[in-house]
Amino acid sequence: MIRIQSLNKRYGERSVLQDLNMHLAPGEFAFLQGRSGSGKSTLLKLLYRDIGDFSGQIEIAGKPIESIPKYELRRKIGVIFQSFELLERKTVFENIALAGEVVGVSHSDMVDEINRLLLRVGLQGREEAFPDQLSGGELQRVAIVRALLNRPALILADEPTGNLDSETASDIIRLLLELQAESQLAMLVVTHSDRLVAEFPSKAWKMIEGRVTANELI
Ligand SMILES: Nc1ncnc2c1ncn2[C@@H]1O[C@H](COP(=O)(O)OP(=O)(O)OP(=O)(O)O)[C@@H](O)[C@H]1O
Repeated sequence: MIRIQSLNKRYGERSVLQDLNMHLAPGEFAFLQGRSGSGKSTLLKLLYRDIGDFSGQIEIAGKPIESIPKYELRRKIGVIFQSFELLERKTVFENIALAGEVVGVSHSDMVDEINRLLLRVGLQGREEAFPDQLSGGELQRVAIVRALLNRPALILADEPTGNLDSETASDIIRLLLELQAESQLAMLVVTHSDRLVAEFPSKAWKMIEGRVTANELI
């Protein structure tokens, strides 16, 4: 699903990612661990093309990333953020529906799928709630539904538990792993937390100062 070869990324004179070689198969789950500033978000941003300008190769589903039109990438990849990135003035339903709108799906074609996903994550009946009426764990579940709406083949999650207490963080990782297994999704989850990686033994890369130093299957 993701193949990275000899990837280097610089911000001006500063080298942020150095000679990365990574492979995530379709339907595979992996953590990406590393301290603040090690380059994790930069890698994720390159993968969903929020930023560009790199050397080396990034392939998504067998195609060089630069050859994939942005709208196609948005269908293939669902992204989840630490800060949830929900719009305060829109309801849960409207926030989720935005993901369909950007790829041209009408509301009426999304209703059943949104309801199915809300039920799956335990948020049935909360469609009309606004973000300020939800807990952090609930907000992240809304963001997960939004990321799943277009039936992506890959989910990228940038520190999805960073704003949650440790029990809720475990709940969210457990949910992501269940969804990943049910839908045969490839999933790359960035975390600072050694505890979460120990709790959910999985493939885990460790990034130290822009280099991936371990690639282990536990
Ligand atoms: N737009 C930018 N311009 C210049 N330098 C940047 C830019 N974005 C990130 N950096 C630098 O690149 C390095 C890696 O940052 P990145 O955000 O990828 O780290 P991270 O591992 O995700 O950190 P955190 O866990 O705190 O989010 C840092 O030293 C950061 O200061």
